[in-house]
Amino acid sequence: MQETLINVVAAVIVDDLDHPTRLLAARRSAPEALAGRWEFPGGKVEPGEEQLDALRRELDEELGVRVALGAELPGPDGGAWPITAKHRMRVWFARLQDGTPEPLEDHDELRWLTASELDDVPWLEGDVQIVAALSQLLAPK
Ligand SMILES: Nc1nc2c([nH]c(=O)n2[C@H]2C[C@H](O)[C@@H](COP(=O)(O)OP(=O)(O)OP(=O)(O)O)O2)c(=O)[nH]1
Repeated sequence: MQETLINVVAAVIVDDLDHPTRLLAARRSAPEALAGRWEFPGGKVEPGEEQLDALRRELDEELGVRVALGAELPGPDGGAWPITAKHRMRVWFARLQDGTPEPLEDHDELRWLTASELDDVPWLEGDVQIVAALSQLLAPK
């Protein structure tokens, strides 16, 4: 049931919001079941927290960056993407505003990927549909 789903927010950090050619992917280091798989930086919305506040908090904690947020990448479930049986995720484009991204928490590697490189990393299963949508949106480089 939808109301029992956990809300996750994530960012597609791109080089340019108007003309994106590459995005920042992050490799999970924990928990063990997800380690080694790639995802979009972000995390769970805490009780009482606004979604975009949660996103800014997660990006600061995980990567040490502040961002300018762009448009949402709307998913098929009322704007959200059904990523697991328990989680739904909303996704926004973002560009770096302050700080250099580093894998500070939950990740052990970051990589900028162009459209033709998106399939080079093993994404979390729920992200494959999002990556497919993004492959149409990133300009070829
Ligand atoms: N952040 C993020 N989580 C994703 C993506 N795709 C996907 O299936 N997930 C799943 C993995 C987790 O089961 C869940 C998000 O949990 P999380 O571990 O990132 O959240 P969090 O940082 O708030 O973690 P915690 O406080 O529970 O330790 O959503 C994605 O692209 N980004």
